[in-house]
Amino acid sequence: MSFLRPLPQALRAEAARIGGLAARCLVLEVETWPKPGLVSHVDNGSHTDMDAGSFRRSAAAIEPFLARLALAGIEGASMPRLRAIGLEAEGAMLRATGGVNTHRGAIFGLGLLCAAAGARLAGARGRLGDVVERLWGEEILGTPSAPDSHGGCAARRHGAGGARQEAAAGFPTLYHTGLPALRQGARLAPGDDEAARVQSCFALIATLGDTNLLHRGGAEGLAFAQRAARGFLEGGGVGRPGWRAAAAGIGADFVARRLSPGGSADLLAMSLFLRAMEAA
Ligand SMILES: CC(C)(COP(=O)(O)OP(=O)(O)OC[C@H]1O[C@@H](n2cnc3c(N)ncnc32)[C@H](O[C@H]2O[C@H](COP(=O)(O)OP(=O)(O)OP(=O)(O)O)[C@@H](O)[C@H]2O)[C@@H]1O)[C@@H](O)C(=O)NCCC(=O)NCCS
Ligand SMILES: Nc1ncnc2[nH]cnc12
Repeated sequence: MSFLRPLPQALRAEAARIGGLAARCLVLEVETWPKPGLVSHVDNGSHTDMDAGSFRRSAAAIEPFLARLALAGIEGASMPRLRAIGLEAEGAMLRATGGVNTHRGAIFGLGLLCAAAGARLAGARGRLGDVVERLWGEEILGTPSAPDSHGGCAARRHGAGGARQEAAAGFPTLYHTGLPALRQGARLAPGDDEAARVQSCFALIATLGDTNLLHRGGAEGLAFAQRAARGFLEGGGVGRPGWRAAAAGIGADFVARRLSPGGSADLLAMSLFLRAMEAA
């Protein structure tokens, strides 16, 4: 156990590297434009209480906790310990943003992927999503959502599985949608990584049962957002001339409806983390 036999310095350094990488993925997510309804370095989408600075401060505040989650994974931690670190991270996020929820979903999903990366250093086998599913999937599903959580309400009203179901199933949307779309975007717009991130963001919006869209727009809002994102992709995505203006136009439609696909933004950051961590 860790308190009897301290972890070698090399493993501690690796956990810090994983936390740093995860925090950089959060910053890259906010530095992606156009992302309909979402905050970026260019505009605040459908939000009035946060901007890119809130997201940068939040990412810096939670980086040490993402590293601690990787360490906990190395040490074979169970879900209650991961959850305690995750809740501490939420506290640090709220202090850094003056009480605004920027990254709760990302702390949960990316935090679990960091813990899985740690577990893999200690010998766990397979893709990071499979490690999450195998080691913690059952306990993730067994944890009830807070009665006042937006996700809990969306689940009760619309039957959406939300962040918990995505994680417990090994993040299928990352492996089937977010990561392949990053690669497709790189083929469509060679040398333009922001374009690849936009392609991935639209693919995620088109696919995910995003509880933020359900919370703000109901089933109609989710259907509208998915249809708009699919239209962009079917029109050629970031491979089509004038794609930035087209994507920004869809953003204006989201803002007019106050829609914000926050879950898809989290999954974009997680797709970037997997692109860096998983073999091709
Ligand atoms: C398990 C928790 C994540 C509990 O979450 P909750 O019960 O609320 O459930 P979900 O809505 O399912 O998920 C929470 C957040 O996850 C993102 N998300 C949404 N849909 C999905 C999806 N289909 N798959 C994956 N992830 C998804 C999303 O996060 C982003 O949105 C947040 C802003 O949300 P909110 O404040 O509600 O939205 P606004 O519209 O801005 O509000 P108003 O202005 O209108 O008031 C932001 O955080 C983004 O990250 C969902 O919100 C979890 O909270 C929990 O149990 N935590 C404890 C810690 C823990 O266990 N950690 C484990 C180890 S790290
Ligand atoms: N860029 C972003 N804008 C709004 N909500 C988010 N949740 C996570 N990233 C976000």
